[in-house]
Amino acid sequence: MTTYDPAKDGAQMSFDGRMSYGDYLQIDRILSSQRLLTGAHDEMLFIIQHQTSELWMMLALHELDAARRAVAEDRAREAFKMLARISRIFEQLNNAWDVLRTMTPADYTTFREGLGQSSGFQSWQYRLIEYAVGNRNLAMLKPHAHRADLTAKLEAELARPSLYDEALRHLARAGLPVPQEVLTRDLRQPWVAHEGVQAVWEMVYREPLKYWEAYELAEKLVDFEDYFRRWRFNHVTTVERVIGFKRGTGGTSGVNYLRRMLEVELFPELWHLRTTL
Ligand code: HEM
Ligand SMILES: N[C@@H](CC(=O)c1ccccc1NC=O)C(=O)O
Repeated sequence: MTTYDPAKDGAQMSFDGRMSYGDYLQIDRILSSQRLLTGAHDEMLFIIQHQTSELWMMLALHELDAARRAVAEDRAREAFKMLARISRIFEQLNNAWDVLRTMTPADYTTFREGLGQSSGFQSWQYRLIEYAVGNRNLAMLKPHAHRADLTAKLEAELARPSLYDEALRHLARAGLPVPQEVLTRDLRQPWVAHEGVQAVWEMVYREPLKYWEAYELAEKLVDFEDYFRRWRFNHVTTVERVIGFKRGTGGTSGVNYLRRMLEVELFPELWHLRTTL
């Protein structure tokens, strides 16, 4: 049997002056962005884990933006596909913890000092996701004060209605009795659970067939928050497994800080209505 020659099958073999796979995807740039600061074997894992997470977050932000625009323009059904994709992205991020979990505390201590005071706490894309879905804590702007470009991005996000704000505006336009004060709220503030909003979602959940689109939107939001909570949980569990209760490089109490973040509710009324329904 002769060796298979793809060229004979028509495969393009010459990329002199032609756009190749690597050209299109900027592979050289991605694969030369791993700057290992220590000689530690596991530092490569640590860097790639974070870089891939940031790429998935970039896609999540892209989808969030389009989903929010669709809801704002009363094309909610178009947003469903994007919201489903965002949940899948978080599922992907959740599964990625399995790779990082293979790093033991002994492995991590070989390069932890090299990280200085850098921490995921300073991930502006993560903070942008939180702001976009409504978890707006202004204190989280501070680690970005030295970067005018990033501060501008985060500030611009705080000036916009969050995905949840847009969902409620959409319900109001559909004739549901969303309280006026909710529609005119100070957008820079974190969302606070509101009885009137819960009452509106209860109407939707009591008659799903009548309010099918709103019902589906609500379930897509709950789905997203479900996956997001799992990410937080996987993170805090991995952190406890690797550094125990040591203080974080970012300066927080570490596991205790992250446990506190587990209590954050993005869309509180959608969870609370389950008890009252
Ligand atoms: C061994 C692995 C990891 C450890 C020990 C760890 C540890 C910590 C700690 C202690 C904090 C609290 C802030 C601080 O004081 O530093 C934190 C925050 C954070 N980490 Fe990690 N982390 C790990 C992996 C990751 C990965 C893979 C990501 C993915 C991007 C990530 C993203 C974040 C984010 C976004 C925050 C801020 C969370 C918030 O403010 O709610 N971390 N991490
Ligand atoms: N906060 C971590 C360090 C850490 O995990 C980290 C450091 C630099 C870049 C990303 C990180 N990931 C998540 O916080 C620690 O205290 O060990």
